[in-house]
Formats: sequence, structure tokens, C-alpha cells
Amino acid sequence: MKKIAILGSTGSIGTQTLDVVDMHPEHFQVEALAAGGNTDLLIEQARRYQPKKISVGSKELADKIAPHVPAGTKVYYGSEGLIEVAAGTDADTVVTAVVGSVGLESTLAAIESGKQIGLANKETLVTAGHIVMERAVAKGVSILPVDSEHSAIFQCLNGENRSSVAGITLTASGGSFRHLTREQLQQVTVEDALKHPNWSMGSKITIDSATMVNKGLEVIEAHWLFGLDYEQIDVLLHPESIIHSYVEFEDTSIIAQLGTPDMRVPIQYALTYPDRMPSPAKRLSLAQIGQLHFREMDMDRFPCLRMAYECGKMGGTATTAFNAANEVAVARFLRKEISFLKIEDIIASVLEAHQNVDNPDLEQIAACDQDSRKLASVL
Ligand SMILES: NC(=O)C1=CN([C@@H]2O[C@H](COP(=O)(O)OP(=O)(O)OC[C@H]3O[C@@H](n4cnc5c(N)ncnc54)[C@H](OP(=O)(O)O)[C@@H]3O)[C@@H](O)[C@H]2O)C=CC1
Ligand SMILES: CC(=O)[C@@H](O)[C@H](O)COP(=O)(O)O
Ligand SMILES: [Mn+2]
Repeated sequence: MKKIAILGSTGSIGTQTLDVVDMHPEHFQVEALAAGGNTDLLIEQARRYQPKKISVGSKELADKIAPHVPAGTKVYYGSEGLIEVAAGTDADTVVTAVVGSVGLESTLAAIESGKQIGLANKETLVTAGHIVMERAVAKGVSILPVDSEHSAIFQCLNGENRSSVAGITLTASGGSFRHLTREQLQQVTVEDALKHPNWSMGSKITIDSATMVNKGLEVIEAHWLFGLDYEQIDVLLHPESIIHSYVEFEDTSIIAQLGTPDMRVPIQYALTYPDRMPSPAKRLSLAQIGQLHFREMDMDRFPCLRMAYECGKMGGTATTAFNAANEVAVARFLRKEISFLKIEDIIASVLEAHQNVDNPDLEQIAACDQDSRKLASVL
């Protein structure tokens, strides 16, 4: 029986993690759950899974839900509540599925208390990858990727000698606007941007996918997870999202991981590794699909990916600034305050103003994050 805690249990990854639990109730026990503001769903989850601890975004929400959850479930709130859920139970594994760099503190707390991490929250590694990885190594904690591309790479590397890896390729669907020219992007709406062609995901990552920021974050995430140079990490447009990513070895062999686009597969693998278990995902039939398509990535069409590579190579606080600017810009786009193309303008302007700090500590990262957010919110 594996005991798990979920940070972001009411979101896309959180609810699919609970689907995996439902598929294998004899294998998993839910110890703790954290959410932001979706109290109805959190109450439902608390009643169903009877966790020892839950947390919501604010004290008001905690007071509101307390009378409605099981007697054995303690209610916490805010960033301290998130840390309590991450580190304050007997959970073996914490699935980090909150959205944004708000997940950093609780991920570090989980690592500090020796929990294995099922990492969906890529912004944490983008913001402070060197600190997260260093602390995980020091604590002997595994960080198991949930992100589909990174799970694919992790699976392809299983049993391989890491020194024989020539490079990896992350596949990208191209997002909601992959058929549009930059000219046509001037007119797009929030509603259209939220229609991802292959995956059903939360709103922030769906916009990130359309701007190609998501792939930029994933390149940086791969750098930290697999210890690869940026020159060894490539991105390929693959509209069907069937090949989830692949590894090329020094003998020119390529090992890829394929499957229908269903996040329950990588989520489950992160929870059962090194074992596998049956999954409700639809089986892949290449015969039915017939053809797969690939296109070289066009950095002029998707400048956010170029900026992500530049920040990753620069290191220091550059990736923190990139991430923070993007989080604010996407939130503003979702509130319909700015146009779609303004997202990349804001990121570029924040990076232009950014003063890089090498090998930053957590305080310097927090300062960069705050400054970048402040600037991004007024541009
Ligand atoms: N969705 C996907 O398929 C994939 C997602 N990821 C990554 O996983 C992460 C989660 O994405 P996704 O599930 O799509 O996002 P969603 O927006 O669907 O869910 C986010 C979750 O985080 C919670 N949350 C947000 N802010 C806070 C906060 N301050 N304190 C506590 N909880 C908070 C939300 O709670 P509430 O709703 O109650 O407010 C919700 O449960 C992201 O980093 C994303 O990049 C990676 C690969 C695939
Ligand atoms: C499911 C998943 O892992 C997402 O991060 C996905 O990668 C988004 O798709 P694209 O970024 O390729 O559009
Ligand atoms: Mn992904």
C-alpha cells in the first residue's frame, strides 16, 4: 500500500491522480490533499478518501469547509497548509500538481521530510532547479516525472547507461494555434486558446502550450531532471502527440515512448515505478492511426521557445524571471486584459530588464520572482 499526498487535488492532474487511485484502491491510500478555491470538490474528495489532512487557499475557506469534512480530517490553509499537506503526514509520495512557482516551498518541504516526489509542477524546477535537485540528492529522494514528455524520457532511459545518451527530443503538439500564422495570432481569443488539440488540461498550461512556453519550461525541466546540456535537448513538432518523446544514443539508436494522450499513464507510472499496472487509457493502434507527422521547430514562429533556451543557457535567475513573467502574462490574458501576442512581449521586456544573479539562493530567487511579477503586471 503506497501512501500519497496530492498538492492541487482539484485540478486536472490532481483529479486524474485520484482516478489512478480509484483504479487500484488496494495499492494506494490518500493521506493528504491540498487545493486552492474549489471547496465543493475538495469536500467531496475528503469525504471519499478520508485523508488525515487537507488544505485550502485561505482561512475563510478553511472555516467554511471545516464543518463538512470527516471528523478525522484536519483542515489547514494558505502556504503553511500546503507545507503541512506536503510534509506533515506519513505519505511516501507527494504528487506536486499545483500550478505555478507557488509549488516551490511545499515541494522543498516534502523533499526535506524525505518524501518521494511525483513532479507535475514543472515551474518549480524552472524557478529553482539547482536547489531542488541538490536537496533531493542530499536527502536521497527520487523525483519521478509526471509530465508526459519527461515520463517518456525516463522510461526510455530505464536500464540504459546515461553516458551513452547523445541527446533527447521532446515532442510538441504545437498547441491550439499551430495552423495559424503570426499575423493571424493578432485576432485570437481566450476561448480559442483554451482548445488544446490533444490534451485536456488546466487553463494555464493550455495557454503555455499555444505560446510554446510549455515546451520551453519542459526543456529547462529536462535539463534539471536528466542532467543534460541544453545542446542535447531538442524539440520536434508532432501534431498527434503519440510519440511522447525519445532518446538518441551514441550508437544512433533511438528509443521512443508512445501511447494515446492520457495523463493517467505517466501519473500512474510515477506512482508505481519501477512496476507497471493496468491502466484505463485507450490502447494505441498504429494501424488505425496510419500516419504520424513531424516538423522542425520554427523559432521565429514560436519566439518564447527561443527565449526559454536562452534563459536556460544563461542560468542563474534568468529562468525564474522567464517563468514569473509568463505566469503574470498568462493570468492577464486569461482575464482578457491583454492580447495573446502581448504574452511574449511581456516576457521579452521582463527579460530585457532582468539583472542576472548567478547561482542564486532561495532569497534571491524570491526577490527576482517578485520583481519580475511586478514589472509584468504593469507592462
Ligand atoms: N494538466 C496536465 O495534463 C499537465 C499539467 N502539468 C503541470 O501540472 C501542474 C498542474 O497543472 P493542471 O493540473 O493542469 O492545473 P489546474 O489549473 O487544473 O490545477 C491546479 C491545481 O492547483 C491548485 N492550486 C492553485 N493555486 C494554489 C495555491 N496557491 N494553493 C493550493 N492549491 C493551489 C488548484 O486548486 P483550485 O482549483 O481548488 O483553486 C488546482 O487543484 C502545472 O504545473 C502544469 O504545468 C504537466 C503536465 C501535464
Ligand atoms: C500532457 C503534457 O505533458 C503537456 O505538458 C503537454 O505536453 C502539452 O502539450 P504540448 O505542449 O506539446 O502542446
Ligand atoms: Mn508535457
